[in-house]
Order: sequence, then structure tokens, then C-alpha cells
Amino acid sequence: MLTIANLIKKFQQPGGGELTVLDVPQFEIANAEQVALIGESGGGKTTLLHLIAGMLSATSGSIRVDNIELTRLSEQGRDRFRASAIGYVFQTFNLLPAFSAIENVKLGMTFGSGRVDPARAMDLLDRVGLADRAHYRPKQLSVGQQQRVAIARALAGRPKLLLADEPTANVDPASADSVLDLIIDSCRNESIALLMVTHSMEVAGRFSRIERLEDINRIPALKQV
Ligand SMILES: Nc1ncnc2c1ncn2[C@@H]1O[C@H](COP(=O)(O)OP(=O)(O)OP(=O)(O)O)[C@@H](O)[C@H]1O
Repeated sequence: MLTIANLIKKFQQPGGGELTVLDVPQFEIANAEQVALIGESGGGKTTLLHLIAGMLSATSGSIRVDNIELTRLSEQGRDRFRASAIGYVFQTFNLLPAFSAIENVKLGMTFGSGRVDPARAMDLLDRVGLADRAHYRPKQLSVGQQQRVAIARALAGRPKLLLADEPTANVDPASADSVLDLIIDSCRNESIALLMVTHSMEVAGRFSRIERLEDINRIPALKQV
């Protein structure tokens, strides 16, 4: 499902020069596999997720998702690929404030196939326990509820791979468990591969495969040059 080889990511530094953040010789995720990614702050976990989602371009190397070589695509091509194959759950949810819960979920569909399926949108909201909040705007929902809408939106386009960047970091502990269950169970039921960044060993403990970025990245967080 995901195959990374000899991936290098450098950033231009604000003060000039370049910073090499990632040098990943090899990293793979199988179809429907669930992986927790842990590692030191500033190590490059979010950068790796952004590269896999095609939100950033690699400096060199190969990233294949679902047999598509992302590094050969233009920015527009990567946007189209992301819409069709990737779901992304952010730490800060990224819901559109002017749209209701159901409209936010439908947006997840327009990004993908372009076809809106209102019945599936409502079914997804029902699955995340928010059918009765379909017409509420994000600010009228609790933080845990907002994250559940964001999960429904990420699943709306029927992705092959769900990327989740600390999805429970801003959610209270009681909601965190239900948010986590929802992501893990939804991916299992729909055979979606899952890569979740977390700082919590409790969250990572829910996964049968845990990867430390330090073990796959040759550039240590504190020595990025
Ligand atoms: N657009 C950018 N331009 C320059 N440097 C960047 C950019 N984005 C990230 N970096 C640098 O890349 C490194 C990795 O950042 P990243 O956000 O991927 O780390 P992380 O492992 O997700 O950290 P955390 O666990 O604290 O969220 C940091 O040193 C950061 O300053």
C-alpha cells in the first residue's frame, strides 16, 4: 500500500541554507495495516505524513501509495491523488466553520470522486454518533464531537490510507478513547490502512505495530543539519 525508498526531505531555512529533516532508506505499510508512529518532538513525523499525503514534495527518493509514484506527480496531480486515495485527520480538526457537520462531511466527498452521496454522509455521521447534530456548525459542537465530524469527513471519500496526526491531542480523555476506537474500528471495517502519529504510549499501545521515527530516519531530531 505504501512503499518509501531513499526519501530525503530538506527545507529552506528562514535564515538561508537548508535543513535536512528526513533521510528514510525504507518504510512500508501493507494493505489495511495499522501503524503507530512515535518519536521525538521536531523529528519529522508531521513532515513524513505531509509527504505521504502529497501536501509537500520530496527533495529526492520514492513514495509509492497504492502503486502511484507521488514524486512523479505535479502539485495538481498530488492534490487529485490525495482527494481520491488519502484521508487526513489533523490535530486541530480543520473543519470549515461556516458549514454544518453534514456539509463538512459532504466536502470530504467532493474532494474525492466529486460525487456527493448524502445517504453515506448521514450514515458516517450516524456511525460517529452525531446523526442528531448533522446541522450544527463546528462551534456549536464539543471538541470531541468536532473531531468525530473530522473523522467522518476523512472517511467520506473512501480512502485507501488514513493519516492521523495526534488526533486525540486536543480532545478530553473520555472523548479521546471514543475518537481512537472510531478511527481504529472504521479503518478495520473498511480495510483502510492507518498511520497514526502519537506522543502517547497509551495510544500507541492500541497498535500491533509501533514504529519509532528514530529507527527509520537516519537524521536524529536534535542533529538536523
Ligand atoms: N516549512 C518548513 N520550513 C522549514 N523547516 C520546517 C518546515 N516544516 C517543518 N520544518 C522543520 O522540520 C523539523 C520537523 O518538523 P515536524 O513538524 O515534522 O516534526 P514532528 O516530529 O512532527 O514534531 P512534533 O512531535 O513536535 O509535532 C523541525 O525541525 C521543523 O522546524
